[in-house]
Amino acid sequence: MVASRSALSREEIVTRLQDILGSDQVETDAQALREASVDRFKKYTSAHGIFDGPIPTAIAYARSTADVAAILAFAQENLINIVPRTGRTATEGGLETIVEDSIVLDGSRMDAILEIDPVDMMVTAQCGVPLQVLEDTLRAQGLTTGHSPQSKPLAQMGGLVATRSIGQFSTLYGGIEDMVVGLEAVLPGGEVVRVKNVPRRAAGPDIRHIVIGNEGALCMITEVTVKVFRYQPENNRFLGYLVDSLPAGVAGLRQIIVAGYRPSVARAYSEEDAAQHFSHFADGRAVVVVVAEGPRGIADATAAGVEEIFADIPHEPVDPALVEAWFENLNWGQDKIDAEKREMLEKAHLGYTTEVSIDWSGVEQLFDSVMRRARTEFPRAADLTMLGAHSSHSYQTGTNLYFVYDYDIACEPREEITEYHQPLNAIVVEEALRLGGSMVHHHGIGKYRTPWTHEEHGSAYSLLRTLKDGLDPHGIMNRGTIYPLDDGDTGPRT
Ligand SMILES: Cc1cc2nc3c(=O)[nH]c(=O)nc-3n(C[C@H](O)[C@H](O)[C@H](O)COP(=O)(O)OP(=O)(O)OC[C@H]3O[C@@H](n4cnc5c(N)ncnc54)[C@H](O)[C@@H]3O)c2cc1C
Repeated sequence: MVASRSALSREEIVTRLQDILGSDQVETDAQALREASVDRFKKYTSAHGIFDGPIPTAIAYARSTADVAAILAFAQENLINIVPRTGRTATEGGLETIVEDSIVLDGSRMDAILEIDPVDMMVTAQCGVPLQVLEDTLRAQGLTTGHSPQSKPLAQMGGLVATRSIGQFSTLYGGIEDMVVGLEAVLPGGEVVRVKNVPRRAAGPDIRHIVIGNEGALCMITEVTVKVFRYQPENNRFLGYLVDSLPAGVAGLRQIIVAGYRPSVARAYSEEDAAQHFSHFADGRAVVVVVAEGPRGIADATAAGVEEIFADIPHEPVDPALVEAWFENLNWGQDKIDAEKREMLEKAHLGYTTEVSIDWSGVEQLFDSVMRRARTEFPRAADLTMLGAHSSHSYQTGTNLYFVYDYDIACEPREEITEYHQPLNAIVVEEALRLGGSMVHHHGIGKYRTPWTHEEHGSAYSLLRTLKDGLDPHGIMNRGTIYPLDDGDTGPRT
């Protein structure tokens, strides 16, 4: 818990918020506030109704950029910690209100699609537009953003940009950082900044990237403009292979990428992970799945190139219809989150993930060393019911590894995080850093990977720190997120 630095009481903060927004935009219901104090990093304890951390003072629902500016000006003036949020699918503690008397600044009511431009191929949406709504609207017009994270039904545009999210079709369309054309954000004092929409420019450093991935620790994103592409699923080609191991599958992915092919999906699953995802056909083997899309000629040529590469890799082919069916059921909406909660409570069993990235040459060593350490050093290894990994996003120079671990919980619910999740997460992060990779591929640093922020960035950390000091000199934005709390993140540094 971090003490509030504000001279205002909780009651005074609520009253002032009601003055700014109107009472109907300020939530103070006790249960709503408890639930707003955590995110999915604490999904097990919260399912048990355990909310130990500081409970926020209020949830402030902004309806406009002007509302956001007014709240941030008020918060800065009174040194109140702000936790921005939109879709609430965060997994790394970014939404945790670890500072007493925080305000949760909710952008989900800013949910207008402002402009679809089918000539200049972009769409502008407010921060609270759910990606699913945006995609459904675009697809009805034959367009798509190309962004498809598994949380698409729930995640919203502000959070998706704030976390540097990435979707299932990333090998073709890239991560959100490749999609954002321009955006609007509000700085802590209330200043509104607009990064204009242009195809490219060389007007100094790319300032979009100061905002993309800031996790609410620098500013509140209010509007985003992203590229759109033609939506032509009728040309999609689905391919699948059973292979000998995850490294063998990743070697195949590498060949696809370095040969110059850009399927939208290129994934390889370890035997353990494949058994969970593809129980109806994996048969104890590692699995590779590929989707080629785009204009028919490109989709067909990509599929032919992938087939040619896999002709030289020992494999058994998978029926394309099975791969296609798997994709249709991949995304997570509220129904799956509710079902997961019921199962956690009934069975005292759950699963978490830690995603990192690594050069191609380090994949096998990273996979082996994490598997070995988790099985031999993790004190509760006997409770693991599944430990595996997949590669789901590939680049010219390397790929991500998404470690998945499921376990039976043989401790008090309150201790689950320290007994299971944190030690396993630490093994993955430590090994990725030791082998020269990144400790986080797409979920963000949140509040739980901050012990390694310095190591992640090395000598470049001073650049990151300068952004915090310059943009949030009073330290009101989502303290403890990205930047370690003991990093002088309590106000201006001298
Ligand atoms: C089942 C499931 C599947 C997932 N799959 C993927 C996946 O495939 N790819 C992927 O990248 N991620 C995935 N995630 C993680 C999560 O969905 C993403 O991080 C997503 O981008 C968060 O968006 P959100 O709108 O829910 O943001 P929130 O959860 O509301 O917030 C996330 C973070 O961004 C900050 N934030 C939110 N809104 C703003 C704003 N307007 N301005 C500034 N900061 C803001 C918050 O303070 C917090 O730190 C998954 C999560 C779940 C639960």
